[in-house]
Amino acid sequence: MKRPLVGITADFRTHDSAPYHVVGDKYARAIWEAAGCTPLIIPAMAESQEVSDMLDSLDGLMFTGSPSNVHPTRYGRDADEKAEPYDEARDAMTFGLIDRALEKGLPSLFVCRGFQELNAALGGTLHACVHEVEGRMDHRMPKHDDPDVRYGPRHAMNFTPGSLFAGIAGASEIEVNSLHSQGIDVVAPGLEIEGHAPDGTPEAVSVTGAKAFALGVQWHPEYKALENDFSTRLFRAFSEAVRG
Ligand SMILES: N[C@@H](CCC(=O)NCCCC(=O)O)C(=O)O
Repeated sequence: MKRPLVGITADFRTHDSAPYHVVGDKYARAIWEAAGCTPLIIPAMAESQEVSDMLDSLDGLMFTGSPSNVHPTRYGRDADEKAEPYDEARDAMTFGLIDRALEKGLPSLFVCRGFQELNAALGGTLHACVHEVEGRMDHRMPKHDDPDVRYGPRHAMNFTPGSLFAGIAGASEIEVNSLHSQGIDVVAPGLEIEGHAPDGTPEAVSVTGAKAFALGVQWHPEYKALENDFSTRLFRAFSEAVRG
């Protein structure tokens, strides 16, 4: 049977002075292995109408994580070197896609940078450095060569009782990894916070009144998704939504 097609958003990066559209392997692999769908990389080319029109051929979308940050002007703040590095080509593409995907009711999963893009696109704001906010923990990636340590469990995630996330998890608390320096400051009006880190940082959201699956997480469920119970459940729920 033909697998559903899920678009995954690419970064625009320069390597050896040449530009590339790139996506981390684990995002494509999670869509293939854990959601049972075919990943299709969406280039960061907002100027191309054909790229926007790709939505008409897709069954779902995943907004990926990235080392780059959303440009502060996307959420009404001035550029700030603390918020660098930027990827404005990606911002231009993803911010356009978010509106269209939600309008169309295309099942969408927002991960890390994707989660931050969702909040900014719907009118919220971001902290440039969560670890500099009074009372917050350091959510940045552990400095370690072993990816299993970098993407290993770092803190608890408490879900709101009765929320979509609690339903998917079958539990009110799970352990998650943590590899971000930015985070939600003002929550967008169209978002429901469904999960918090122990320091109060919002890390799981749903789009209020969404026409289809529209959930975002600040952590990385795509890392070895089939080896983690919650990640397996999340991608299964996404897959079911994609399959209608
Ligand atoms: N740069 C933002 C977003 C964090 C993020 O998406 N990290 C991903 C790291 C690489 C990966 O695993 O894809 C921030 O720092 O808050």
